[in-house]
Amino acid sequence: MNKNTRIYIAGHRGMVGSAIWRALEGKGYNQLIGKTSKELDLKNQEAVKNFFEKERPEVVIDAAARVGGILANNNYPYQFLMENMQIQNNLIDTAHKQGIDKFIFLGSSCIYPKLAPQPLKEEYLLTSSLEPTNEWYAIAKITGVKACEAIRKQFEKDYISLMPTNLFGPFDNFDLETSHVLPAMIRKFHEAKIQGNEPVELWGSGTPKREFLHVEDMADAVVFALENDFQDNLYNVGTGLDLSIKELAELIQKTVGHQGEIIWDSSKPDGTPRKLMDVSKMSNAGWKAKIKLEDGIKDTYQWFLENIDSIKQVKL
Ligand SMILES: NC(=O)c1ccc[n+]([C@@H]2O[C@H](COP(=O)([O-])OP(=O)(O)OC[C@H]3O[C@@H](n4cnc5c(N)ncnc54)[C@H](OP(=O)(O)O)[C@@H]3O)[C@@H](O)[C@H]2O)c1
Ligand SMILES: C[C@@H]1O[C@H](OP(=O)(O)OP(=O)(O)OC[C@H]2O[C@@H](n3cnc4c(=O)[nH]c(N)nc43)[C@H](O)[C@@H]2O)[C@@H](O)[C@H](O)[C@@H]1O
Repeated sequence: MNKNTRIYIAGHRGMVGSAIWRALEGKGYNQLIGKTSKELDLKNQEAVKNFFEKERPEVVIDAAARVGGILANNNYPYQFLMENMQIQNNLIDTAHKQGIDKFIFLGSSCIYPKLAPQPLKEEYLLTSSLEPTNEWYAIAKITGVKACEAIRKQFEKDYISLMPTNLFGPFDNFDLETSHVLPAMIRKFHEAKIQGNEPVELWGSGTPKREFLHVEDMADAVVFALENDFQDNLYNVGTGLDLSIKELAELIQKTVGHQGEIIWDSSKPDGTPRKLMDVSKMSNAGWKAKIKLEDGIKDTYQWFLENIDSIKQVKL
């Protein structure tokens, strides 16, 4: 891809979008375009159309979405369904109508059925029921995958969907109500440590298993997808390794240096029991994750300590 290509990164200030921006800048791409949600509300179809006509992007990377952990997904089903469909519909349809040939859509591993065989292969999509806590978000993401697939099938454009596993890293959301588990644990263990090793309350039973990918690996996968033509429409992005939430808690507790008790709040949902990605399709295409979970957690805790006064806390 030419370094002067006009690349629009929707959601360029988010955890993933900002990592993609840094990765592309680092590789010498010099025509990157980004707008905050205040400058351009992607739910507004007319505003999106005007923006595309003015800025004339040649490639679109969609990292803008209403994002949150299990509780936010469960408590705000309408926002997770409707805002995500509005944002992605406006981006995908406008890009297509403006003649843009390359579009990268980011979904999530929760698009796969709750009790699908493990590891999750791309072909398991729509084979049975979804996990109820996040089916709203999952359905929105599935419509995005299908919109890109339809454009590829009907118009032969390189519109692809990458399905990341659970992501973490710098610029994550550390709000204890709306965040994902990994940043929540970093904050909870850190705050409990400085309050004299108070007990830490975590959600659910600790038995569900999850896979975690560092956001810089995710950004690297997006750059790879940008620089290569893909033959198919849907690719999982992950490490292919998972661990239980209890094991994750022990790892983060050790990294942070907390020495107190862990209490499991069984009134909070567990979510899907397991969602390990089969990453062989992406690996056969030539891409693999590089950052080890332990190293990524150390790096993220260090980032948290350095940015403690300005950490993002998304309210809903
Ligand atoms: N985090 C994960 O674990 C994870 C896992 C799998 C997939 N993903 C996918 O990765 C993508 C990025 O997620 P993330 O973790 O980076 O989320 P994030 O940090 O919350 O960033 C999302 C970005 O979307 C933008 N946005 C939201 N609503 C908007 C609107 N109406 N108009 C314009 N911009 C809007 C926000 O822009 P402003 O900052 O300007 O408001 C925000 O920066 C999403 O598609 C998500 O589904 C994330
Ligand atoms: C990647 C995203 O993952 C989300 O699912 P999901 O992995 O369960 O989302 P998380 O919120 O990361 O939770 C993962 C697991 O960690 C447990 N957990 C334990 N303590 C905590 C805590 O303090 N905070 C949080 N947040 N969890 C906690 C939680 O019950 C669940 O079993 C989906 O809802 C989204 O749609 C999306 O797909």
